[in-house]
Amino acid sequence: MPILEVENLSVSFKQYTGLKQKTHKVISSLNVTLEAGEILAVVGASGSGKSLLAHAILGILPRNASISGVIKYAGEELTPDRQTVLRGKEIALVPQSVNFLDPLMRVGSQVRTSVKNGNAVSVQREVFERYHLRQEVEKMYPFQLSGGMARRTLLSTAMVSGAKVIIADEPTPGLDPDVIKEALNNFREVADNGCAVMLITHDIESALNIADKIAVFYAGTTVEVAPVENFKGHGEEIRHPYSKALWRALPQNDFIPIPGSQPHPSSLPAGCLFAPRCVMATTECRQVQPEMRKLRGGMVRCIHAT
Ligand SMILES: Nc1ncnc2c1ncn2[C@@H]1O[C@H](COP(=O)(O)OP(=O)(O)OP(=O)(O)O)[C@@H](O)[C@H]1O
Ligand code: NI
Repeated sequence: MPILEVENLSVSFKQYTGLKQKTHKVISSLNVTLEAGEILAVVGASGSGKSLLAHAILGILPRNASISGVIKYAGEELTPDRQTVLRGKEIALVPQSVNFLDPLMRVGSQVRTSVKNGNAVSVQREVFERYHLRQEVEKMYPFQLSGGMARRTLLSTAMVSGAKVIIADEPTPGLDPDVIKEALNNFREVADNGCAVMLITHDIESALNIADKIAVFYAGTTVEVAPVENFKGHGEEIRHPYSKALWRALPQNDFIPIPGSQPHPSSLPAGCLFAPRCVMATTECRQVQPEMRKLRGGMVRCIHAT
């Protein structure tokens, strides 16, 4: 049984322009599962809904968001009450924004309150050493930290939490290459010890080095979930045209960008969300949004994928 299951998740925001109220669907019928011991890398363009998925799982979406669909943790529905109990303990977030640190608490204490096993002070000092944070940093307040130091503090907090699920939302930008390597190795280590890791990242290359599966997001939905081994060569084994395009646009591949851009939530097309940019699109694609279906040991949302 997967430790985390997201089934047909949709997230909408109410927005007012003058007196008119409009609802924007920013995530639609998104499906993803996470098994204990595995790293799932989530990739996709900016604005494709990656952070909102993380926030929906943690139960920290803004008040004007409404959601439908089901999120399950260990086989049981993750209700708002359960989210409050499990947050930071069994399900930990490494947030994309460093503003998640408590501005009024010394960072050493913040990390110590998350320590699950062992002596809080020594565990905090060990993890700081691992992430190259000098001992005097523990006495500092968040405003005294550089962006990189704040990020390493957030990583430390998740790593000492003993959580069964870690959701890391872009945990490494701006960090030194050796710290990035350390962090990625740590994710692999905790996963090998049974933790499930969702690694949201723009760094597809690193994701491919440590992840087991890749989920590709486009315009608020999953277009493909594939074993990492499929991402090689010219991408022949990749199922969805958008994932293929993403793969080919990498510098080490052919570096071929595709024309057009991801649609804005206020103007989503009627059928397949990728159809307007897809060379394979047919009339049917422009009419009905395809369901996620099983294909060659992965999942794809495209009627033409083989
Ligand atoms: N509070 C909000 N109100 C209205 N729309 C929002 C809100 N937060 C996010 N959105 C919209 O939801 C969509 C998905 O945002 P999200 O932050 O999940 O993207 P992302 O994939 O994490 O992008 P990035 O890679 O840039 O972090 C975007 O179109 C964004 O503008
Ligand atoms: Ni994000």
